[in-house]
Amino acid sequence: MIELKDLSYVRFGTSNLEDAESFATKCLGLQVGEQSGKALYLRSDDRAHTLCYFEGDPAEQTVGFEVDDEAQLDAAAATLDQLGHPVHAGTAGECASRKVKAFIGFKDPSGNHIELVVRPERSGKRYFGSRDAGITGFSHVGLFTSDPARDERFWTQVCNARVSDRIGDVALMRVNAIHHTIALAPGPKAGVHHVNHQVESNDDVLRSYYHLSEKRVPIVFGPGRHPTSGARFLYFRGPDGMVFEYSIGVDEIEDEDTHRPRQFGFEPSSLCMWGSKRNW
Ligand SMILES: O=C/C=C/C(C(=O)O)=C(/O)C(=O)O
Ligand SMILES: [Fe+2]
Repeated sequence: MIELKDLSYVRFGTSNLEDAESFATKCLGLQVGEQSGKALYLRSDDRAHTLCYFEGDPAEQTVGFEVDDEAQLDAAAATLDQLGHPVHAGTAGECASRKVKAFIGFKDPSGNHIELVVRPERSGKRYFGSRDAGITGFSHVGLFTSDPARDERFWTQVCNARVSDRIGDVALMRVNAIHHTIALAPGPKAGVHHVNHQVESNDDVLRSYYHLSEKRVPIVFGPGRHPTSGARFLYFRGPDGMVFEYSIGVDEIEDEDTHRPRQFGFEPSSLCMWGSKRNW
């Protein structure tokens, strides 16, 4: 079993690093941790980075998850190899560019680029957002899936994810107490469906709604409230069409042993209990 501890980062290729920086700082509210050559490292919490934009093809999208140590990484590599997923061990240069001690890369059954990392760098400097978006941290990703049932099996049987709730056949899965760290979203091709940052309060969600609207950032869902995690949310589009989400109040699963996933119908009221309609 591959024991995922936490989400670590997302890495996105972009054709316009300057635009990506402008969005990340003026709209999303992240902090530039480092700009080195053709890569921009952005912070959202006490880690050295949780989002990296690099000059490249926007179709290059990778999600990194932290595992405990190098022994776990070796065991994960052996498991994946045995299951027929080709595994790439990060070179020293690639580890440096991810600010981790070691990592392996592979593709999940839908073809999503996943990295498992050991010892991602933290920073002694407090995260200080470039605008007051109220961000408290990087929290979850949506991943496109071409077969939700198959991918749920991969994440829950090969890895340690547990299903917190389902909307239709779509699973919201946790790897720790937080309601979900991975959300599967049916789609025609692999890639990241959305990137979530938590914010401090409901006020932050609504403040950002006005801030982003004024900046003509396309709002694609919300303000609203998910009946699944209970979170109040706002989704909006960033560079290369990527969707970002702010949310506040995601449930925690109190008892691992007794929690049973709830089944929601695949209908608008399962996505937002206030009546907001998803527009992407
Ligand atoms: O559209 C449903 C989304 C549900 C949630 C949630 O319960 O918080 C998400 O954030 C998500 O799927 O990303
Ligand atoms: Fe989400």
